[in-house]
Amino acid sequence: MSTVTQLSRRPSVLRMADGGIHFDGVKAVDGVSIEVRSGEVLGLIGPNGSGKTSTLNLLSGMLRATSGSIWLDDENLTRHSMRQRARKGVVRTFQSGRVFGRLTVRENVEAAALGAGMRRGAARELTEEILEELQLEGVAEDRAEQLTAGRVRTTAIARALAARPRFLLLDEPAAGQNETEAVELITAIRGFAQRRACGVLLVEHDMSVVMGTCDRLHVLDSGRTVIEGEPAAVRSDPQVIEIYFGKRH
Ligand SMILES: Nc1ncnc2c1ncn2[C@@H]1O[C@H](COP(=O)(O)OP(=O)(O)OP(=O)(O)O)[C@@H](O)[C@H]1O
Repeated sequence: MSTVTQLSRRPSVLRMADGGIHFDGVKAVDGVSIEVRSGEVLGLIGPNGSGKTSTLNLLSGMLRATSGSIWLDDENLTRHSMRQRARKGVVRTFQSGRVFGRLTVRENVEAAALGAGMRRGAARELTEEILEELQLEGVAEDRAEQLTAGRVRTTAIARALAARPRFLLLDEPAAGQNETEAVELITAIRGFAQRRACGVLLVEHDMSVVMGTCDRLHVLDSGRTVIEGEPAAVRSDPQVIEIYFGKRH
């Protein structure tokens, strides 16, 4: 592991306190308190329409909370835009994946590292690490516009990692991939995040994927928190079995 790209950071927490948002009378998120700690992967799960993406958007600044507040340690981010939060290291990725189509995968990742202020040598070194960890080496010289949708999404995540975020907010990063591929991708992200003390919030609908890859789970239903805890405890909670598994099986 490179020392150039290792970061020593003090522990940090991104949190929403009693946050809420409503759309035309629909309470998409209703008094949710949630926190992500540096170095952990927190899985945000729940049935369709339970408020997962809205919660992620409240934390990233894509949506403004109609109630409650957002904090990065002691700093109140509630009125900060998505861009201002990104400058503080709170970075969101999109399901569609945002990349430069004409650039190769390697150039895409390196551009993100350079854009985040790294020197060229360090940016190259970090790029190689990320390409290896996310298993993108085989397509490193392909232009992004030639990639499959899954590879585009992974390249977008690689770009986000290259910016060395303090907190990374991922909305179904493995959408469209099978369970094995999803677990591999999230495990790679987790390893990367742990080594760099980055906290990850992961929206993922597949319970079997989050069970083996997340440190903690936060379950939503109808915009409210059902339970938060370690995966094994959450999975055996009667309310979770009823509202989550009950609807699916
Ligand atoms: N921009 C919007 N305008 C109106 N209603 C919205 C908007 N965004 C979300 N909602 C509603 O808010 C509720 C929560 O939506 P959200 O997308 O956050 O849930 P989710 O758990 O991410 O769902 P899914 O698993 O289906 O992606 C749903 O009832 C949804 O229809």
